[in-house]
Amino acid sequence: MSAKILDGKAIALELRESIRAEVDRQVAAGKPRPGLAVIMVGDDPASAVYVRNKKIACEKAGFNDVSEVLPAQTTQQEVLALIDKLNADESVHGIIVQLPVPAHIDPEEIIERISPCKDVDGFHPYNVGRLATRMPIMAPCTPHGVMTMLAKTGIQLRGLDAVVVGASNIVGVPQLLELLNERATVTVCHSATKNLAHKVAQADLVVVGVGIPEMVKGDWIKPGAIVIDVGINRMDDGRLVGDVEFEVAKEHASWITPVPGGVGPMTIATLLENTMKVAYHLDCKAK
Ligand SMILES: Nc1nc2c(c(=O)[nH]1)N[C@@H](CN(C=O)c1ccc(C(=O)N[C@@H](CCC(=O)O)C(=O)O)cc1)CN2
Repeated sequence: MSAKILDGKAIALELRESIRAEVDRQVAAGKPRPGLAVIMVGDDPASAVYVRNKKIACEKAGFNDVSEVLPAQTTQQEVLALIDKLNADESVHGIIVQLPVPAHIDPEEIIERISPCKDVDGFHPYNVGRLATRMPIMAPCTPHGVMTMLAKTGIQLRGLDAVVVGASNIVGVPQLLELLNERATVTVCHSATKNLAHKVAQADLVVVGVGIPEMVKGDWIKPGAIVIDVGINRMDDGRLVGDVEFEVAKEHASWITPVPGGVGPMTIATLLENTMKVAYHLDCKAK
């Protein structure tokens, strides 16, 4: 068997085009353009690529991009003051802080300072709590993008045995909640998990986000399983490699995401989707 490719680049493009069409409709009806502020502190090279791509995506979707790149020595208080300013600015609908931040910055305090109503990353404890109690408003972009991709397969998630490898706040934990809300049976594996290969081999759906190149071996994959690789690892020779051994896994899986061109582009498209939701469709009451 050779798996069908879940083409995140194509699905993201389709989503971004539909967002652009909606923005054009709303602006023609007198509504403002969605405004997105991406705050980046420091000069992490990978983050710089993602922030630049977010900026380009904003422009193409007809959003106002009000991003700020701050020097690495920016203090916690300065970042908090910028967030306060953006929270109060009615033309700004979404605010995110690009992760990782430099070591002297406390990301939890920063994330909690963003108004839950503008938290288009879905990382604020209010939004995580809403997702966990099956009342989602703003879901984290990568796991929600994965759900959009899974919907494209037409496969029912209800009752599937899903294994999520990695328990981060950005990917693993919200992915667990998203899949649970669709009535999959979900196991979350992490660095203390025993017999990982055995657990992966039981899964109808495997989502991997650990940041270790090809950690999940292709021959662990159950025949016919769906494989979603969230990992993006840049190798010394410049190649991008996922967390799954793609060439072998694709011979076992029914569907598989490539790296690059899989989940990554969906993260940015979903960020635009969340921001547009705040701009036009959300009546947020959170304080
Ligand atoms: N505040 C946030 N920080 C981070 C998030 C996040 O969702 N919010 N996720 C990641 C980085 N990320 C978005 O910020 C991201 C990663 C990868 C891609 C992407 O399109 N990747 C391409 C390859 C790009 C390349 O050449 O390197 C692909 O997979 O095809 C988009 C966004 C951590 N930080």
